[in-house]
Order: sequence, then structure tokens, then C-alpha cells
Amino acid sequence: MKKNQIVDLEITDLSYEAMGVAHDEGLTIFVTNALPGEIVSAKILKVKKNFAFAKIEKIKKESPDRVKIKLNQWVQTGLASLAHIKYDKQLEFKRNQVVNLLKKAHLDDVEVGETLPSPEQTGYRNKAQVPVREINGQLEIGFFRRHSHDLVPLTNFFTTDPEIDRVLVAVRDILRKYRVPVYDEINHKGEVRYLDVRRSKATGEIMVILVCLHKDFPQLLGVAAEISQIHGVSGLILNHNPKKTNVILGKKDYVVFGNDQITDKIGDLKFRISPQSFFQINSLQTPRLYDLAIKKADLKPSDVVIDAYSGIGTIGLSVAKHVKAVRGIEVVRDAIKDAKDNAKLNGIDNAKYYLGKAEEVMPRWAKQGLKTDVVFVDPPRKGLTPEFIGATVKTGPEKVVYISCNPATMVRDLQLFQEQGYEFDRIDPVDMFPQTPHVEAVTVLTKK
Ligand SMILES: C[S@@+](CC[C@H](N)C(=O)[O-])C[C@H]1O[C@@H](n2cnc3c(N)ncnc32)[C@H](O)[C@@H]1O
Repeated sequence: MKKNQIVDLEITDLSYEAMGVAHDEGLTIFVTNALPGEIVSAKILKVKKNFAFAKIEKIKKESPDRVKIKLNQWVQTGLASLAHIKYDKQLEFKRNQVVNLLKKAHLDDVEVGETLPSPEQTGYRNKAQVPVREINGQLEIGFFRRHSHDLVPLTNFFTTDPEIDRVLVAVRDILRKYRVPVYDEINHKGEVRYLDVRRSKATGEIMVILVCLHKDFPQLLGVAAEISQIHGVSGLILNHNPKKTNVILGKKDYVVFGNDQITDKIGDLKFRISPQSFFQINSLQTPRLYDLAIKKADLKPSDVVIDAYSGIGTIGLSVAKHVKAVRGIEVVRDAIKDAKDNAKLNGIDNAKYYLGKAEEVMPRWAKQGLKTDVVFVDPPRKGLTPEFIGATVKTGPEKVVYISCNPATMVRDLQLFQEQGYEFDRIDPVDMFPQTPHVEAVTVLTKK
């Protein structure tokens, strides 16, 4: 098989990145956007020793699970790389990710629930971070083509709240009008790098963050005056990111006008959110995820609870009124400030939040002799560390409730807990990110 060769392929499976998988001439071939059951004529793009990549030239036999999408760009950019698959099949795909990981780990007897569908399948994101680049002399917003930094211009981001799309386009037009220089990542010159927009579904407040190379630029006052006129915008922040890096946000935020927090709600509780703080992006699915996790915890009024990787305190504060005490750990300074504000805002005085790395704070607490009843963990994609797991076990919780956005690291960590006297028999996938291959999952470990 050679590069540029056109071959007919029968697709038999989907990879974890949702690429169609075919086998031919002893090679595994990954075909972008092809679906199991399809026969496609494909162009070979790259050949390695055991595998190859290809793209569809023509679909000769179409899967009944394929849906027609309005814009190919959604799939090409990875913004919504499952958008061509029927929603019930997306849910099945996510469940299978968990099943396959368990199989690989020889944990076949663990039950995997059906993926909990999201109440909204499009327009569900309460936040968008979109790159700004210059194309043919014009400032554009959009999304990077998969595995590249080529910007594909977009105005409809499909998975984002349409009110956020409206603001993104309005800000783009203001930046064009004022001829604000666009960031050039090769020469590390120019000004605006990203637009970051967050909207609260509960209050309608919208925060606009301009991620810029410098902390000021000549057109800023004029730009700010016009952004303040966009309906719903409650604050403008300039995030200063002077580094040559792929990391989107810099460390410093400057309030240009308005509020530096927006307020959202989960259940009956209100939460203030700062620009640097994490907040679950699917507002309607979040309370359903938390309900599932909290039910698994089976809390008692005498419980001492840890909310590790707490963000702005959403999980801990949701349970605080039903338990004796909550201690949260989080590494982002602004998120800790938000968590403390949020405890006060909701009249909660038995939840304390601590700044630091969970893998350093938890061992310190364990050494001090802290005893816990329930530990909630909700780490980023890289999962937990052996130090954190060892220290958690030392504090002796009856239950550890694990919420994960990466089942591969979750299964790895669950095995470490198993080796230290904990057991689990079920994982529940929850769809927080419709149209994308991302899988969220919840499980509870119980002390044997
Ligand atoms: C997936 S979010 C969960 C946040 C929160 N539980 C929620 O549901 O909104 C993970 C959080 O862990 C924080 N984080 C990342 N690494 C950390 C570390 N080593 N120690 C403590 N927190 C960390 C991130 O800043 C983020 O707020």
C-alpha cells in the first residue's frame, strides 16, 4: 500500500478517536469519518509499519447510523468529530470505550451502565475558547483543523450556546473595525490570540475575555466601549499571555470594565466563576452528573468529606448541608477564592477550601492523622497520582467517589485503589460532551 493510492475498504470498527477502522494487506487503516458497516473508496495519506491513515473519497455503501451534517468543518476541525453519527450510537460508542478499557485491564466483570444522555445535544457549551488568526488579510475566528494550527473560519460553533456564538461574531466584527492586530504565532507578534466567552444559563450574564500578547494596546478603549454595548455582556477581561506557548490563558487578568465573575446555578446553589476557574461546560447535564455521584456516596450527617480537585467548590458545597464537614483542595488560586466566596454566598460554614496540589496536600493531611468518610475526586485528564491514592487510603474513607473525564486514567487509578483494599463493581458513563468523543464516567470504590 502506498501514499496517494485509492483503495476500497470495509470499515469494521471505530477507534477511540472515532476514526473508522479497516484491515487490508496486513495493515490497520484509520479512515477519518468513516463508520462501521460502510464500504468506502479511500485515499491513503500516510503509511507506517503496521498501520496507515486514509480519507474518504467516496462512500460506496453508507451506514444507517450516519447523519447528514450542515457544515463539514465541524467534523474536520475536531470541534464535533462525532457529529456525523446518530446520537444513540454516540452514546453506545462512549459506553464501549469504558467496556474496552475494562476488558484490557481484565476487569470484565465490572458492570457498565448505559451512557446517560445529555438534555441538550447541540448548543450545550456555556464556554467557548476560539483562536483568532489572520486569513487573506482579514481577522477570522474559528477552530483549528484536527492535529494542526490551520484555522478554519467559523461563525456557528454548533456545540456552543448560540448566545455565545452571537457574542463571538460581534466581538470579531469590532476587532475588525478597529483593525486590532491579530496574533502571529510563528513570529510571536501581533495582539489578539484567543476570544474566550462564558455565559451563565441561569442569569444570562456573559463574560468576554480577550487573550492578548500585551496587557494594553492602542485600540483597547474604543474596542471596550463597543463590547460594552453587546447585549448581555457583564464584563470584559484582558488576559495577558506574553509567552510563546500553546497554553491558551496567561496568568494575569485585567478587568477592562464590569464584573470579573459571572454567577451560575447548580440545583439551588449559586456559584461565582472567575476567568481562570474551571466550571463544568454542560450546564444542564452537570446537576445530573453530580446527583449520580452524590447518590453513590450514600452520605451520613456525621461524615467528613473531601472534595479533591474542587474547582470553585461545586461538589463539596452541594453536599455540605447533609454532612458534618467538607474540605476542598484545588490548585488554581482564583478557583479557591471563588469556592470560599461561594460557601459564603450560599450560607455554608462547614466547608473549607485549601490551595495546593492534591498530591501534596492529601499526604500532609494523612500524616497529620486526618480521618475521612467519603472522598470525592474529579481530576483533570491525567488522573490521580500514586501519592494521592496512597494518602487517601491512609485517611480510611468508607467510599471514594471518582468522577473522570478520561476513563483510561480512571481505570488505571481504580486498579491502584483495588490493590490497597477497595473494590468497585460498576462504572456509569455520562455524556457531558455530545458530538465529541470525550467520555465522562462515575464510579464508587468501597472499603472492603
Ligand atoms: C475536572 S475539573 C473538576 C472541578 C470541579 N470538581 C467541578 O466539577 O467543577 C478538575 C480541577 O482540578 C484542578 N487541578 C488540576 N490539577 C490539580 C492538582 N494537581 N491538584 C489540585 N487540583 C488540581 C483544576 O484546576 C480543575 O479545577
